[in-house]
Amino acid sequence: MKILIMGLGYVGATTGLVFADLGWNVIGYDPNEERLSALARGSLPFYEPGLSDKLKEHGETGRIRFTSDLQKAISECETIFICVGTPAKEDGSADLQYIEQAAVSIGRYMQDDKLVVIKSTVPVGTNEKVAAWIAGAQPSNISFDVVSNPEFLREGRALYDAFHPERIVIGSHQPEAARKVQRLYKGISCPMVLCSPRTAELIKYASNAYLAVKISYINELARLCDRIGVDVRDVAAGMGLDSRIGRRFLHAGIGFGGSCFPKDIQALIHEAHRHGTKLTIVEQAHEVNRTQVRYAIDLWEPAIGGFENKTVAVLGLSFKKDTDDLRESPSLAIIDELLRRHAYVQAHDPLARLPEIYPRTRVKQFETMEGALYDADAVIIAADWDQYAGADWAKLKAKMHRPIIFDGKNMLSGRRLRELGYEYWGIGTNAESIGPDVSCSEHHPERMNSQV
Ligand SMILES: NC(=O)C1=CN([C@@H]2O[C@H](COP(=O)(O)OP(=O)(O)OC[C@H]3O[C@@H](n4cnc5c(N)ncnc54)[C@H](O)[C@@H]3O)[C@@H](O)[C@H]2O)C=CC1
Ligand SMILES: O=C(O)[C@H]1O[C@H](OP(=O)(O)OP(=O)(O)OC[C@H]2O[C@@H](n3ccc(=O)[nH]c3=O)[C@H](O)[C@@H]2O)[C@H](O)[C@@H](O)[C@@H]1O
Repeated sequence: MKILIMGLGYVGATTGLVFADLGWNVIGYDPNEERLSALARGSLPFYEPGLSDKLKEHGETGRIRFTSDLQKAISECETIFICVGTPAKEDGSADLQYIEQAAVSIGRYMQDDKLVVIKSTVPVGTNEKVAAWIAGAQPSNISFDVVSNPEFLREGRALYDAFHPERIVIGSHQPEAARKVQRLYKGISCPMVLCSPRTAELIKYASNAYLAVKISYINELARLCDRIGVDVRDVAAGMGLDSRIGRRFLHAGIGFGGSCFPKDIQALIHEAHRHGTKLTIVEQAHEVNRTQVRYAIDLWEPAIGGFENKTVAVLGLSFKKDTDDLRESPSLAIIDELLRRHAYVQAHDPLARLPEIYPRTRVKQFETMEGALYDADAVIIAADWDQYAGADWAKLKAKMHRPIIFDGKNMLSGRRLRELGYEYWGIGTNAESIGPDVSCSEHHPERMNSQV
């Protein structure tokens, strides 16, 4: 059986390569010619650990190929995965235009039965819409099934997550269609959740929203910690030992970013309103996140005596480590906030490039950390790259005009940095600077490692 993957971004490229690895023949299609031809040349158009090697490997096995001939690809493949983007519209709702385009193409070009699988994150009821769009575009009546199979991978860990999912959710009213999708994942061992398409669609949004709530909860608690001289990392560690709570996603910082949490919680909030109800907890999680960068900058500003005309090194541009994805990156929100306060920014990222929207006289990107830190009045850690955690901060101190570290990811040891002569500020971790009520004398951020 051949599988067609429509949409070759983080999810589509990963899904296609995983199916190739599981032994299926895969064809990839994307209307973005640059993306498609890069993949056809064996070059990954974005950074994702391990994926380039898989692309090379299955370019050689021939189990994946890429085409711009969508009509032929649709007629050749029995199963079609829709992995296109579902960005947020201005009102927060999910923009389904790419889903509709993909569905219409399938309807227009299909000549025999198809199994259409929706992997993109879509609002409840979209499976039904996709079925209607396909049927509406068919020149003659041909049967097909639409199955919901949402994706839960994380960027930076996409391949690992796709091979080791915590669950596979398959939403269908047709047991045979669900079984066919289940068979595609032969070789991957994890719980299978078989449910209705609507349930599957909601499981995806509800999961992302829950994780976002967890992060905003600890971030709001961090704000309280800053006032009462308690270290939020100790609180998170103590809470996390309760297996009903768990340690993960209790890492306070500058808030969550990326292409999914912000857009998905807005889409879920919008859906609730559309159905005459409210998800107030999710709304508050969104609000805390919306204001978290400003909270951090306000918190740190007195330590530097105002950001105006100060030079600030911003380490990390991507929304988290191990990705070059800048979508909704809190780091860019930090740069915007610093510019509003008339600071100069010297940025660094191991992979991501600064977008060309900033005035060059105010914001510059440096190839090295040392370059970004040179003569800076302070450094802000804005993404949790290992390179920053493992840096030789004793040596770097000499490069800076003033040794002040604002740690937006709470990933460095404040105690050690203070011993080196730095002024160190995290978020909700400033107990040592505020008062004597320090419950743990040494913090081990690496031991908590709640993000992985
Ligand atoms: N990025 C992630 O970590 C995860 C994303 N998701 C969801 O998966 C979906 C895709 O996300 P990403 O891969 O990040 O998106 P992306 O933006 O990286 O890639 C989407 C691709 O779809 C292509 N496309 C647009 N219209 C098309 C059409 N008519 N036919 C075929 N391809 C078309 C675009 O050119 C683009 O290359 C979204 O709904 C997202 O919410 C779900 C889990 C994880
Ligand atoms: O639907 C999606 O696209 C995906 O969204 C997230 O994955 P991703 O956005 O790649 O990254 P995460 O590792 O979840 O981090 C998201 C953001 O939350 C932040 N975060 C995470 C954990 C934490 O404790 N604190 C925290 O601030 C990260 O720094 C990052 O900005 C989910 O983890 C995936 O399961 C889901 O499939």
